[in-house]
Amino acid sequence: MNWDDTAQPADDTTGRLVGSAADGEDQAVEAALRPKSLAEFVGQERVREQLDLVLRAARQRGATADHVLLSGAPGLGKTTLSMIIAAEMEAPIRITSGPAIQHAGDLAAILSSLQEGEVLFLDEIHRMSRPAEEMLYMAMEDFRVDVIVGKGPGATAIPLELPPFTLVGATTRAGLLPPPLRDRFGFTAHMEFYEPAELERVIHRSADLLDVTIDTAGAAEIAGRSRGTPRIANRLLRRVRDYAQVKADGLITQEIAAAALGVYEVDARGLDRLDRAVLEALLKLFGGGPVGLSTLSVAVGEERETVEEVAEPFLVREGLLARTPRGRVATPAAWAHLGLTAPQSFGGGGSGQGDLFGA
Ligand SMILES: Nc1ncnc2c1ncn2[C@@H]1O[C@H](COP(=O)(O)OP(=O)(O)OP(=O)(O)O)[C@@H](O)[C@H]1O
Ligand SMILES: [Mg+2]
Repeated sequence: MNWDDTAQPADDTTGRLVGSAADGEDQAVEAALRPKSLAEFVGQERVREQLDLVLRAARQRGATADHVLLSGAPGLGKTTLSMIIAAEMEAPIRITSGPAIQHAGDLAAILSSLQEGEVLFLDEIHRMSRPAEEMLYMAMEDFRVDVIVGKGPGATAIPLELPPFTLVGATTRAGLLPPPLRDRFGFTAHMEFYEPAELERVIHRSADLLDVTIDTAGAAEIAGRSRGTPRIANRLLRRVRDYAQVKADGLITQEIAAAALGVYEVDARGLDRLDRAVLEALLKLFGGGPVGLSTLSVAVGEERETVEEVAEPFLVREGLLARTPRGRVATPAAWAHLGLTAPQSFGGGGSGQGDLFGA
């Protein structure tokens, strides 16, 4: 499963149980559930191995680690990894984000107050302002910034030496980073969606921390509905825990997990009500497509943007829906998932015979 940099982030309308962005409750519990070391960090084997080498080598040399770029969809563990990098280097960490840095001066103030070896975590680095970005180039490469004093023709640039530091940048959209910025990172970690077995381990680990009892089948049931995303797995676990506590004796089994998530309308594959409404309209009203986005949106009673940015990315990723120049098309897997049979004349939706409906 690859994270596609050009895709829209599967970002979310608030309150969506399978939304990948953090909501208020997530933020409150995430600190408690964050792995604190690379060894504790589940999955992402390749990234872990590479990062382990980078950090170990820097430690052996007694040097500050190279700058690291973390790219991947929301909820896959970028913030968590940034904190792990600092912990593994036994270095303090300073946390800020692209949108918080409006002016180059904001960045200069942060950079000039860093201690030697400190980790600067710059979240949403693709949303930094242009002048700040240019200041960052020099800071990353030469550990120096030019502070501009005065205005107009009398303005002078005073060079300021910085202590060596490690910049950890995070982005959901690596494709949006200007190449000069991307090139200044010594190591880029592309985080991918997690396999179900990895999510099961995340769930067992979180259950232990939350003092919840869950059996193997229960964890597997939640993992299968978590859209490859640890944040969603943790969130679903909390909802299933509520259900197990109120309706049963607290133990989470496969039946309990399935029943609980049924209440929340998250189906066996992690689709929620909106996702299913889009698929159902595509199959039942338009025979599997192709159908234009606007028409599909009207049929579902949602805004175009909601269908395109909230529902579709996951449906495409799951191979249930395809975007074609002539419109949206359901795949054979979509028919199977909703338990419907594709009409003969549409050959499962992709045979290009959808002209009847226009695109
Ligand atoms: N590999 C992992 N092992 C265990 N838990 C994880 C892992 N990755 C993420 N998590 C958990 O998932 C939650 C979300 O992770 P995190 O906040 O690091 O995501 P993120 O990539 O920074 O998301 P965003 O793009 O929204 O900032 C955290 O509670 C964290 O504990
Ligand atoms: Mg984050």
